[in-house]
Amino acid sequence: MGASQKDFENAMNQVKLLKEDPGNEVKLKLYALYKQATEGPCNTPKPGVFDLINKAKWEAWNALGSLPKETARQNYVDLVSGLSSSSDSSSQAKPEADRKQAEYETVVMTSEDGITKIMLNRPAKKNALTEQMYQEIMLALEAASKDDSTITVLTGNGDYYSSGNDLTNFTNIPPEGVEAKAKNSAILLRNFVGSFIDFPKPLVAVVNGPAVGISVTVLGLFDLVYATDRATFHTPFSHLGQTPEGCSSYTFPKIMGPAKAAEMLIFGKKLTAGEAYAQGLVTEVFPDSTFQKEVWTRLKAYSKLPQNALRISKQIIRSQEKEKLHAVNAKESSILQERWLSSECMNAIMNFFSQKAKL
Ligand SMILES: CCCC/C=C/CC(=O)SCCNC(=O)CCNC(=O)[C@H](O)C(C)(C)COP(=O)(O)OP(=O)(O)OC[C@H]1O[C@@H](n2cnc3c(N)ncnc32)[C@H](O)[C@@H]1OP(=O)(O)O
Repeated sequence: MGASQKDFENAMNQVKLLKEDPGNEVKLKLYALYKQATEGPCNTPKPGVFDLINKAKWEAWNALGSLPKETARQNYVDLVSGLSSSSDSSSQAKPEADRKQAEYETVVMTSEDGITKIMLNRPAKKNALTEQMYQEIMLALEAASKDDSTITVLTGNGDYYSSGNDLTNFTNIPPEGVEAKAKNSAILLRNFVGSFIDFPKPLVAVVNGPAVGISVTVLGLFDLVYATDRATFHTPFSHLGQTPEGCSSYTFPKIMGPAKAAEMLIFGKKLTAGEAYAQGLVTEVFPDSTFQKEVWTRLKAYSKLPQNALRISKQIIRSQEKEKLHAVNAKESSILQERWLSSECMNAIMNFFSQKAKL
């Protein structure tokens, strides 16, 4: 079987994380395979003789002739996989746990007792999600989906679960301009949420403290949500000139009913852990003093259940919704792409940085 669209998207993400520049020749190959895989045979006029860079790109693409899209996709995935493993070759002699961790800077990934734990690890910034962190979470989920663990857990290090999107993501504008930034952010968002929609094993959120923004909205895609009684759940999208993501425009009304969902998603009402439990977003709330002990004891017991039965049961429940969720994710991401360019959103972000205004 050839590479899937998901494998292709993961390979595209991996390219951005390569530690060493692969050089122009390889970059041209990647470009050509990408164009062939997404658009088919070269279909644009040859750039002029002085347009050296675009001419080289065109020639690389054109050289692939009528190579089928599927083959180009597979070749792209294989090429990236070769690049990733050669840039990691120095760590290949290390034990598996070390090797895995070496790939991440913003999350800590560990596996024990049939449970893979992905811990957000920017406690000084309340685990705000940088672009690198989105990419690393996606890679960690991909690795967890293929490892031999039964259950995967997402949690935070420090006093917060996560304060949501790192607002500095919006201040780092590339030379191509704000429109390109918004477009790339929408692609990142869509891929990020897509990895939760498609995650094949039981996925558990261990909400160790307050949760904000996207760290709350994706909870509708988890199978269990355990929260400390110190946790709060806040989606201040309107305050930020933004709109819901993480499929929450669909999952929240289903989970808690349209009236309560509107209070959270439109008006930004912050819920306590008890309220989130009463509204069905949280599976169970534990006292903060015994939270970690109780939750991990529970999860260790669950991880001993037959692995395939758990996975297949999850898939039966979730598969009925998958197509709908992907469509919702695409729509939410494209609406946000426009919102991020609005003066309402830009002012809210400037306000955060100029006054360090708190939610
Ligand atoms: C590309 C995909 C995009 C997906 C879009 C998703 C939408 C969202 O997620 S919307 C939610 C965005 N999050 C926020 O608006 C939260 C902003 N932060 C705050 O309001 C407060 O920091 C807090 C209420 C979370 C915590 O307040 P507290 O007084 O306890 O701590 P601080 O001193 O403010 O925080 C410590 C440190 O961390 C920085 N920080 C915290 N959260 C963020 C963040 N989301 N983005 C950037 N920076 C953040 C904060 O500025 C402090 O930094 P300094 O120590 O350098 O001052």
